[in-house]
Amino acid sequence: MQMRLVLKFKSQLFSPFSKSKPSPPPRIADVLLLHDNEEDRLLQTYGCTGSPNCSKPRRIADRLFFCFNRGKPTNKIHDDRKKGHNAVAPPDHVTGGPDLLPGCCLLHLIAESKNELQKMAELRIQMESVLQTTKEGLLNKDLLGSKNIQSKEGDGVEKSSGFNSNLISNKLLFDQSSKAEDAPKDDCLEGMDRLEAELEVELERLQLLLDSGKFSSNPPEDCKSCSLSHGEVINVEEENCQESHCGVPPYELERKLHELLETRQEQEIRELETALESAKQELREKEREISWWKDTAHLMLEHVRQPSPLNFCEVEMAKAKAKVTGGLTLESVRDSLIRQEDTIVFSLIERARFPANALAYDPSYFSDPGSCGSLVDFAGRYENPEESPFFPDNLPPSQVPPHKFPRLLHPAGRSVNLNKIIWDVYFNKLLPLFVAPGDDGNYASTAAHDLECLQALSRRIHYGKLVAEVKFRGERKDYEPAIRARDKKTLMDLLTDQKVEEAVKRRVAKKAMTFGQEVKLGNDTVGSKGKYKVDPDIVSRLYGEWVIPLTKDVEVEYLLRRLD
Ligand SMILES: O=C(O)C(=O)C[C@]1(C(=O)O)C=C[C@@H](O)C=C1
Repeated sequence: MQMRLVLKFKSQLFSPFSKSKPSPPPRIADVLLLHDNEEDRLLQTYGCTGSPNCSKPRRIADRLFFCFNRGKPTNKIHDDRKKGHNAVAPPDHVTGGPDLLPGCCLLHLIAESKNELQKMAELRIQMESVLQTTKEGLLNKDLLGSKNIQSKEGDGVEKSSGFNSNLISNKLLFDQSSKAEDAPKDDCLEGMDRLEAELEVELERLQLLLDSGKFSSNPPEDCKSCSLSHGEVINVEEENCQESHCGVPPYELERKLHELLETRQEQEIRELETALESAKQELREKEREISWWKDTAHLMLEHVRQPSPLNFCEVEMAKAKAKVTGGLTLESVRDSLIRQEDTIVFSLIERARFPANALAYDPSYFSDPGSCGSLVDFAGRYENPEESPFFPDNLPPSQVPPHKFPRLLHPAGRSVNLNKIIWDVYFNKLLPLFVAPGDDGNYASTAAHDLECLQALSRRIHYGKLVAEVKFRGERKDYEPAIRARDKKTLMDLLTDQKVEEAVKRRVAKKAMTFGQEVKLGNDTVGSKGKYKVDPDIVSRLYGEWVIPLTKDVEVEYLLRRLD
């Protein structure tokens, strides 16, 4: 690079003689400094060789100076031409001219030489600056080579600084030389020759430094086997790299450090991936567990929501306290009926787990000397006004102080009791529909679940008293005439709401479907009807054919006593 710059520098200096195409004619000062052979080349360039009319530039200059000295140069030449004399030949009639000419030329040359020497001195200062910068670059590189092994990028910048400054200096030199091109070139030929010689000496020194490897201005280019960037390692010919060019261990150290870090990071990544996989597996298991608990909790909640008889009465009592008579609404009692559907469906499902077990209902099978009746005949009796005893004639006295339930119903309503019908319908019509035939000997559990179903059904059907009470209070003027007229049909029409009945039947079927399916984790649900624990259609039919009609019967019977 340096050599190229110098060559260009020289070509700029000597361009009038080295370029092939014609250059502008040399100025007078240039011509005065030409040697004889250079004068001949100049004449050839401008096509004046061999012509008798063409004189050498020095002679032209002599003549010009002569004319200038005489004060009338143009006219004299013109006169000479008119006289047919050689226009460029020294005038023969002039005496004393040759004596003055050398003095003028000498003075002019001295002045021009002084200028050129000043320029050369400036150029020398610049060259010294270039050399100083180069030396500093070398020193910096040595220092960096021993210190900086960590920051590659910073290292690259530092290492290339000497090279860059060299380039900058050379550019300055080149620019300066370009400016110098405008000055008269021939005047500084001698100075340039000296300068060129000095430059060549310095270049030789630089070349020696480069060859010895101490001045490595661009390590990544010189040593292509060294690492180029973080995370990128080129095939390394380590020995060649270190021995021939780089000779700088920091690159190799950096590369090894990088490899070590990379290995450690890969190991950490593998460990993290393993931990992540195990965490994912654990999460999936937890999700499955949560899903199971959610399903279970949902089912349990639906079941537990059903108020116990005592709780139910407490709710009703609270309502009664809030509004002595108007606490009940059709909406609230219908809500209660809806909740009781769950209890009924669940109790049917529970009973359906056992076969028919006919002996549970055989009085002779469970005969006892002190009592009579079958196992289910020993069912408990409840004092809850919302419940109706199955055996009202044999109610044992309460062992605990009786609770004062609010009087929501007309007292005559206590006499409305359809449990005998419910009992018969349950055992003779409903039960055969949803239990499998057979005998597994589990009679006690069978009887207990039967009683659960009977109590739930009885509670629901007798809840008709509350429904009738609400309806009566709301449309008293409509009900009273029919009551007084003992018109059962009109009362039945008044209290019937066909849309509500259809909704009840669809809802209980859906509940049987929902509660009666095998709950599995995941998306598996029961697809066929036969898989349900109790047939949803049977439950719907049970409501449509017995539960709702019996409820309505209770309502009519209650209304008939309402004005007593
Ligand atoms: O909800 C009512 O209005 C009721 O009287 C209850 C009920 C029922 O048993 O579900 C009874 C008769 C009506 O036709 C509608 C529903």
